[in-house]
Amino acid sequence: MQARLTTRAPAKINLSLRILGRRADGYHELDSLVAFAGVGDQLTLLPGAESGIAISGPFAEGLSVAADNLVLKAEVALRDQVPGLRSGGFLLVKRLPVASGIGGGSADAAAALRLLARLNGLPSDAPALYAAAARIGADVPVCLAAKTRIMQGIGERLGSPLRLPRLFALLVNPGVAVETAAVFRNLGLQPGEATIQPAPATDASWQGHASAPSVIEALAATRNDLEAPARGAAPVIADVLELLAELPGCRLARMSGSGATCFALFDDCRASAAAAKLLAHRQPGWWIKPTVLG
Ligand SMILES: C[C@](O)(CO)[C@H](O)COP(=O)(O)OP(=O)(O)OC[C@H]1O[C@@H](n2ccc(N)nc2=O)[C@H](O)[C@@H]1O
Ligand SMILES: Nc1ncnc2c1ncn2[C@@H]1O[C@H](COP(=O)(O)OP(=O)(O)OP(=O)(O)O)[C@@H](O)[C@H]1O
Repeated sequence: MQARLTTRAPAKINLSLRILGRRADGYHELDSLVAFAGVGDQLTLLPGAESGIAISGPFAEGLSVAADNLVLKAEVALRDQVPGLRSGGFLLVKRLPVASGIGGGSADAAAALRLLARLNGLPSDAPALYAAAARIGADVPVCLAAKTRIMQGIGERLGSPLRLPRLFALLVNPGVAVETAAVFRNLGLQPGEATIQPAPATDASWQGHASAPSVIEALAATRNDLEAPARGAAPVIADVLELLAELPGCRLARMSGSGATCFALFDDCRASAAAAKLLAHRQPGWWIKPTVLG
């Protein structure tokens, strides 16, 4: 039997997220600067082992090991593209909170596609991988290469990878699962309706920041349009953002994706570590992770 293959499935953070409108098919057009965190799940493929998934880790409980697990959906989606695909059994260490706006399931699906690509000798940019990714979920294509970049369309249009200074962040989830579809619904856009927006961001507008403070200043001029509709679904998000903004050294506090995970940005890792300690003392039940983005 071939040796096991392992990869990390890093958390996706929407540093900014503008909703540009709603397509006729109901999906929303977005414009988002996406980065990836040092914290994530871990996925292992045991080539040739019985197909299926076993899950361990702090957020394993309640997660399906049936065909609706996004890892197994990824396997099916890629097999449709690549008949005769070789596979095996998956082991997932689930460290990211579920349904929390940091794309844990999407990261797992993308990790599965990467492992299957390695096992089957497919290049990492094979069109079959991206076709399978887009079929699984809007966030899966950007999680494939897991690099900082602008994401547009409904998530399938990816800009070139961007070289941004590293950002020191604190990720915080208050333990409330938020359903992505419900948050988009709360926006209240009709199919075919556009929002009044500034022009979508360009790669050039994000390139050339020499320091983290300069990136944070530029981010402060953007927003996450899903914050208000997500607060409707989970009012605790307002408390999270308020607490983060008050932490010593916090330069920016914002929600990621459709919530409820929020992030705070700091000038250095000492400040984010100190803030993590302080917040863990105040909110011992929350998931609180200091991490580096990018
Ligand atoms: C909000 C984000 O996290 C930002 O990165 C993503 O756009 C969500 O991506 P995701 O969780 O992979 O979303 P999917 O699983 O494809 O879709 C879940 C539901 O969210 C809504 N949805 C999702 C993405 C999108 N661009 N427009 C939407 O309206 C749809 O109602 C869909 O039924
Ligand atoms: N491997 C998996 N990990 C997490 N969730 C999964 C997985 N497989 C299936 N799911 C289901 O997918 C749904 C979305 O989970 P996920 O954690 O990806 O949400 P999210 O963090 O809100 O994602 P996004 O930021 O892309 O909106 C949950 O309802 C969960 O039950």
